[in-house]
Amino acid sequence: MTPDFGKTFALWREGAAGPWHDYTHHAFVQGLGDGTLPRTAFLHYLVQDYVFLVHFARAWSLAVVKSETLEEMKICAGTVDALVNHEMSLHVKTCAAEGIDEATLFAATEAVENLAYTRYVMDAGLQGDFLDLMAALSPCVMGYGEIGLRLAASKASDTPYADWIATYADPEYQMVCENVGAMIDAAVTRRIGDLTQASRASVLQDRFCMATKLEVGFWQMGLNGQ
Ligand SMILES: Cc1ncc(CN)c(N)n1
Repeated sequence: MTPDFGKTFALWREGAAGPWHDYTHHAFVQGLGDGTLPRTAFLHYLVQDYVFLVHFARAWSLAVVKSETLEEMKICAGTVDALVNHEMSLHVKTCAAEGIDEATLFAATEAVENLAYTRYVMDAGLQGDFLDLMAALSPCVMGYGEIGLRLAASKASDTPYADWIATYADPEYQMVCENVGAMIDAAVTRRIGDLTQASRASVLQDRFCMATKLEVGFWQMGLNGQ
């Protein structure tokens, strides 16, 4: 069952159906679920993902700056907190067990796929407004929520990647997805009313679609690192 992360997200997801499937059913994801993903690929991905989350937290911080209501500020600030104080713990803990310390993670050189994705998102927010930023940020947040739930429901607990799956299936992470989804719905209503009638609808859809394709590239970068 597809989780409910708001009606704007559902519309964007449907408008990017092909890339969305490529993202959420990528070979990397299948390998996490059935445990066949090579450890080297996973660690390569995880180191890059730590750096990704640093830049992603910067982009969510920009969303705090671009907020128009206190409610928006609270959700965006809460998402920054969830990223830097919770999600990144998985990366730190898993990498520490492999002898990679946090200073090494922080100093890791970014892969081009990583750089392309994070700077695309940041530019969407710098060039555009709050909604441009949300369209570019939401595939990341909600996509992992969807993947985590699906893998957790498919007896994935035998895989060596059970911790990764549990992080994104966790009710706390799911709550972040739900809160962000509800906030995006309210932000759309506040700024443009009915999204389906809005002249900016296709620009926002394109941003969502591009971010989704960049997620596919990120998984592929992980696989290529094996
Ligand atoms: C590339 C990527 N996309 C999404 C997530 C989930 N926050 C992540 N950790 N990394």
